[in-house]
Amino acid sequence: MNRTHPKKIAIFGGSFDPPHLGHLEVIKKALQSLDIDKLIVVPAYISPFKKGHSAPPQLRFEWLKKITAFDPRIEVSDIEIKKGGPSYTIDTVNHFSEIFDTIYLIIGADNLESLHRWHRFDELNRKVKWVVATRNGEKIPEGFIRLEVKMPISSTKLRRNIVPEWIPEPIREEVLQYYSKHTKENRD
Ligand SMILES: Nc1ncnc2c1ncn2[C@@H]1O[C@H](COP(=O)(O)OP(=O)(O)OP(=O)(O)O)[C@@H](O)[C@H]1O
Ligand SMILES: O=C(O)c1ccc[n+]([C@@H]2O[C@H](COP(=O)([O-])O)[C@@H](O)[C@H]2O)c1
Repeated sequence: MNRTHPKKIAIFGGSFDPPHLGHLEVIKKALQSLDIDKLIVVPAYISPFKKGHSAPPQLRFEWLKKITAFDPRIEVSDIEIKKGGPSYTIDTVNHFSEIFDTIYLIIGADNLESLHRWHRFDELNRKVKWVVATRNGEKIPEGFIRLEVKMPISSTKLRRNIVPEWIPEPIREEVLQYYSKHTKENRD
């Protein structure tokens, strides 16, 4: 790549089991307010502190592609799915930092309390600019870029009790069908 044109990206990782309107709002707000050339959405194979997932990785990847097709600045990466095992963000950041100069890392405010336990946190902390999306108006500590999002929606709530209006329209039917068939045996 041409190093005279520095590229800035944001990475937004998650389980996306399933993707919902809260995720889309984070993506839209990030594109509006961050100085970035590209936003890379990275579905985890397994998020390190979670026991597993309900929908298989490839399906979550396909759903994300469908709901992000509205903006060419968004890419969905299968890097963590291909690698398998626990999806450590430092590995993903190290991969993309070989290609891009500046990396913003987007997380939801609920992840703040466990951040210091993330794999190789000090290294990760040196390499990214943190961006924190509020979920319900939380205070965000200094040193983090705040994304104002007010959609208290979660995938856990959806898996327990599906609310069709919370599912992005392009995948609504598929998601409803999938979880109506599979959620009972995968309830967390
Ligand atoms: N409604 C929301 N508002 C702001 N950030 C969110 C929202 N939902 C999820 N996020 C953030 O997006 C990232 C990916 O979320 P994830 O796929 O884990 O969804 P989730 O709804 O938090 O799922 P679960 O309930 O299974 O933990 C995480 O950093 C999470 O904090
Ligand atoms: O690297 C870690 O140790 C680590 C620990 C917990 C979560 N993460 C990442 O944080 C993102 C959101 O995770 P989750 O559990 O809220 O879906 C997802 O990309 C995970 O891989 C990463």
